[in-house]
Amino acid sequence: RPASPAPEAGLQEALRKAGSLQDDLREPAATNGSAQQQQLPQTIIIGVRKGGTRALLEMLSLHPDVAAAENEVHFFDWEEHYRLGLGWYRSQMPFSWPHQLTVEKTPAYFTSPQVPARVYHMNPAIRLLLIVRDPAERVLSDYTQVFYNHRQKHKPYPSIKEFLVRSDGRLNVDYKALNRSLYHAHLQGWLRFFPLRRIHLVDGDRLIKDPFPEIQKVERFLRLAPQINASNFYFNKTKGFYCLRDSGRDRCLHESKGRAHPQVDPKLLHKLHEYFHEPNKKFFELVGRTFDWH
Ligand SMILES: Nc1ncnc2c1ncn2[C@@H]1O[C@H](COP(=O)(O)OS(=O)(=O)O)[C@@H](OP(=O)(O)O)[C@H]1O
Repeated sequence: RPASPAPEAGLQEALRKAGSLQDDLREPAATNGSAQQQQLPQTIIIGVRKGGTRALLEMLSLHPDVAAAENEVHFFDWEEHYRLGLGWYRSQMPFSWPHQLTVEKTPAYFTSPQVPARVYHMNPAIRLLLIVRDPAERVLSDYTQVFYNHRQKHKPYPSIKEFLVRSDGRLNVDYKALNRSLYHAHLQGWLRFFPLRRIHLVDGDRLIKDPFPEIQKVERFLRLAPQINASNFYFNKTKGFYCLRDSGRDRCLHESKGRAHPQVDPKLLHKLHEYFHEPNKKFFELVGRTFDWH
């Protein structure tokens, strides 16, 4: 259930903790001698990991009034960054014009319990973007990501089956990737601080199949003038995904985006879909809409 904008008394402790490191660190924006300056983000893509957060950020950057941080900043979830305060956070942002919206994406925010209070403390009126994807598919994508990370370092990595199946044949619900797909559980932490109207859900599966309508909705949510066009997207058959066309320049996302997932035995996949059935229902209730998931 959406919380009211002012958190109840029980949350004061979380907020106090979030605030204690920040209070003295609100500095005026740094200037570089021109009218451009670094601004704290007015919107953040909080997750989900492997949901399509990079695609969303890149697509949103097509808008002339959007300035996006290139890298994941990990400000609110990494203590060594959070300790450095909002001045440091701002210094990680791109230079932008005052009318532009600054956005960053760090998908780990969504599943880090300490993050909602910290974001609220920075700006209770912030607009949040959450891109979700079929939870079972997200698990396969998550596995694939870590598999490739190991492969790059020439390290062995177990098969997905070894992660998903326990020795007694049952689904291994302790596999971390499963937990990250329990969207309702993580969202509840955010709804303690932010009403649902401040969190825009992007359908990651639709963003893959037909990005333009999803991006139009984001433009509306952020109250941006409609500037992104259907002609900014074209389907690239070789990549198998939509790529971007910006001022005559074509570009696709990095090769690490849109990798083939491992083949999973249909019975195991069915178990996975069953496992997510109830959590998905809870998520749909929480957000007041459904998604076309297994
Ligand atoms: N246009 C386009 N091109 C390429 N890839 C696209 C696109 N739109 C969405 N996606 C999907 O984005 C998935 C990666 O999600 P993230 O960027 O959130 O991953 S990460 O958490 O930042 O590592 C990535 O997951 P995988 O398919 O598993 O690689 C893609 O399915």
